[in-house]
Amino acid sequence: MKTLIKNATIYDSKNGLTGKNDILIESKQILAVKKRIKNNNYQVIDAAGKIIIPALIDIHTHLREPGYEAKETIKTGTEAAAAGGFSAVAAMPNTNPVADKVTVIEQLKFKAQNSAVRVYPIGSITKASQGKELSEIGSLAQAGVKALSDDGNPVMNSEIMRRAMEYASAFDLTIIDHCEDQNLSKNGVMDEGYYSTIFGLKGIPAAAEEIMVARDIILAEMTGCPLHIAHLSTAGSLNLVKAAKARGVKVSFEVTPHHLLLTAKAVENYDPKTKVHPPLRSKKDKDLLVEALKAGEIDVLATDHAPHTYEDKLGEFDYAAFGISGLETALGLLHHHFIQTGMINWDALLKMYYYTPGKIMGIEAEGLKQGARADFIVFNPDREWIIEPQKFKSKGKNTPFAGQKLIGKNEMTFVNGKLVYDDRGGKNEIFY
Ligand SMILES: NC(=O)N[C@@H](CC(=O)O)C(=O)O
Ligand SMILES: [Zn+2]
Ligand SMILES: [Zn+2]
Repeated sequence: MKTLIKNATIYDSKNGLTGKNDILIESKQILAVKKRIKNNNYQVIDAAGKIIIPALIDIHTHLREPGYEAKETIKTGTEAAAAGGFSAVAAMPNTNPVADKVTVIEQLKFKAQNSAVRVYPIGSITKASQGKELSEIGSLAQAGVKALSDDGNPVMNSEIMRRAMEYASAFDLTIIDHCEDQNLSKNGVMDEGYYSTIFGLKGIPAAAEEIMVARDIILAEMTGCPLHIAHLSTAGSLNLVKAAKARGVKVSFEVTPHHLLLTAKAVENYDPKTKVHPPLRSKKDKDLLVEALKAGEIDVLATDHAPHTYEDKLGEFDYAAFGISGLETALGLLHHHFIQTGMINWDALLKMYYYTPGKIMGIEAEGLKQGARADFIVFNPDREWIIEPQKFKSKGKNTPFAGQKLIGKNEMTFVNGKLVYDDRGGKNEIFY
């Protein structure tokens, strides 16, 4: 059965696409994308007024399975990803057990086979992500991990990080580091600065991140290992990465939507939904990240989707879990605040949220061209909607953006040529 999607505005300048185009798909493939495709008894979807782009790739997602299925499962997490406009996610290894050995990776791959979106495993750098002993990096590479990370934890011991980088580069794997000096961040629950003083909460200084960014850059330079900085959140980190890039160090970084949109001031009601690692930073940090976004200097956008149960996020700020559920709000927020306002265009978004993520993880990202896998979304740029966490596919309803009204929503996600998410007319349905 061939499906023809007509009259959409398609953005994918890498494949020479801007403006009105039709797209014809059959089974898993794009058969054609061009100005006008004649209807030859195809199933037709009229997408006039809508935008089609390749479905996004989120390289920083916590799926929580195995071990924390009350927070999220592979099923609910990938359904959330489909709803959010993603065709693929990379799953962080801080599960229980940690993804530090082949059996855990094999189980994830097996369970994710029939998910709404593709799942790429990330293996841990050290056993149980404890930072003490290296994981079996060679076996993990063979099992198909796309990168290594102890996310949730830093690798505090520089010697271990050095060896990890040496092994990782031998297997062509990128090290993704959660940069946090735990001696400096100890007991901290929000950004250290004016607001932590006013609110009487223990702060995490920017230096806790920046010291580790600097150390990792030095080790990446020494070992030649590709380094990716997870959830970069401070102006100082940004400057360190820019300087390192300028001298040829293989370093990339990601920024989350929440660090581009919120500051430490958001903690004012002591709502644990604003509690996240790294913490929401100062206005100066946020503004400089937005400047970098506009200047095309951000390598990757990623959610750091960190779902938690209601109870985990309940109670006193000091004791609540760190994390924000981001898969179902990322694209809507980015469109509303940055695309719709003209700060960035769709092609810039695709670079940060599709092409570069694909390159860093070594996964296919060919875009919308004849013969490519049919992974794309149909986005309605005019639709107004309100972020209602109770409607999330994710089990994690923990978002500081609840109640926000946005313009522009993903309405259809195609993965492997299959419609896996349909929200036309507010259906909010998953198929697979
Ligand atoms: N970002 C968070 O606040 N939490 C993440 C861990 C992490 O990304 O460091 C989690 O796993 O809950
Ligand atoms: Zn982290
Ligand atoms: Zn994370």
